[in-house]
Amino acid sequence: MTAKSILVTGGAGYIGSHVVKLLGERGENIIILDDLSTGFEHSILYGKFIQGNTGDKKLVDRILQQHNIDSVLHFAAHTIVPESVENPLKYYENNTCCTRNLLECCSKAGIENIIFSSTAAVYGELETGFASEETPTAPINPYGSSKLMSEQMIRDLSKATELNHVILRYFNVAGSDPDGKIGQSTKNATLLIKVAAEVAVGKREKLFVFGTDYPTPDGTGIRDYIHVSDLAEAHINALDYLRNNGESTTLNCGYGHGFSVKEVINAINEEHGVPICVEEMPRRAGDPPELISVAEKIRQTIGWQPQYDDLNLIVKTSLAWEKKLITHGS
Ligand SMILES: NC(=O)c1ccc[n+]([C@@H]2O[C@H](COP(=O)([O-])OP(=O)(O)OC[C@H]3O[C@@H](n4cnc5c(N)ncnc54)[C@H](O)[C@@H]3O)[C@@H](O)[C@H]2O)c1
Ligand SMILES: O=c1ccn([C@@H]2O[C@H](COP(=O)(O)OP(=O)(O)O[C@H]3O[C@H](CO)[C@H](O)[C@H](O)[C@H]3O)[C@@H](O)[C@H]2O)c(=O)[nH]1
Repeated sequence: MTAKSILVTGGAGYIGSHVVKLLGERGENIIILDDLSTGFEHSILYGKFIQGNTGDKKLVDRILQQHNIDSVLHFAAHTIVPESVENPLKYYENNTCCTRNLLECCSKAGIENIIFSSTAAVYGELETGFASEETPTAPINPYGSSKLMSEQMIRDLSKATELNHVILRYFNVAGSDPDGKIGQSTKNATLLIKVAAEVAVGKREKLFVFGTDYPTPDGTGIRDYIHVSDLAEAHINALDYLRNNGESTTLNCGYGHGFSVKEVINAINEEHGVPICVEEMPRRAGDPPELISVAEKIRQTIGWQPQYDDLNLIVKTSLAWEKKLITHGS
């Protein structure tokens, strides 16, 4: 019997590629399934790459049959909130229907473990600004709803079969591999730290600050920014947890404290050495004032120990990656 393998869907993307790097470094057998709709083959540092879609039943069945897979890490999804508002069916198709397809194939193949990339967007608008795993879910956009539906399918399938799961609800993911080998290469990025780093290196003219009249100390939105390598490590912890027969669970992935848009800009300016150009704008539709994780459960349940809980370090690695992209002309 060959050693167990792991299927990573969306492993050519920003977060998936950081997880593949950690899996590869510890010698796991990895199969990556990615349709390259937003990912890049050059981001895959380890494993066997198969270009294809999670909605392709024949292909997924074949992959699960041919390789001795015990665990699936499911990152493949569309991820842009405003696009999901404009084109909801694209999101329900890719994020919900394709996940259903993958789950059917997993069920047929007797896959033991699945780790699913969910999002803090399942919580919607919060009264206190803090979300624990017990906070009622009430997504306010199709992206969040498409992910919540997938969560529900996974929980239901786990109850009905031998499949075990860890659902990870990511807060605001940022930064890049501290070794500088991979980072976020997403085209037309919308996330604050990525956009601010693009302004710093001259890829964009300015950063628009969406809303300065929020009920927060400096009037700008507050988020819980988590370094992508810490998030990647959480997947390794979750995998070990499931392989050691841990119970299926849902966990927030955040540090438990937040920073405002202005604090992020200050950190970028400190690291960059020159202030970036900013322009204040009205609020962006659908943005809650504050979204912070209640972050104890993940530490207690799977033993996660973050290493990069430092805003300056997060922006430093983002800037370093952006400079590398500029140097390589991408
Ligand atoms: N980036 C964040 O801040 C954030 C926050 C919360 C949750 N998430 C979730 O994390 C996961 C990864 O996000 P990311 O930021 O790395 O995005 P990304 O766009 O960089 O990665 C997604 C990857 O999936 C691939 N893909 C998309 N649909 C596919 C399909 N049907 N079949 C095969 N491959 C497909 C893309 O080509 C890409 O490589 C997503 O599920 C996303 O919803 C991300
Ligand atoms: O150019 C920008 C981009 C963002 N912001 C502000 O920066 C904060 C963070 O915004 P991001 O766009 O970086 O991230 P979001 O909080 O909107 O959402 C992200 O994190 C969520 C989880 O918290 C979900 O996972 C979602 O999918 C993902 O896009 C918000 O206050 C936003 O208004 C700006 O001022 N200017």
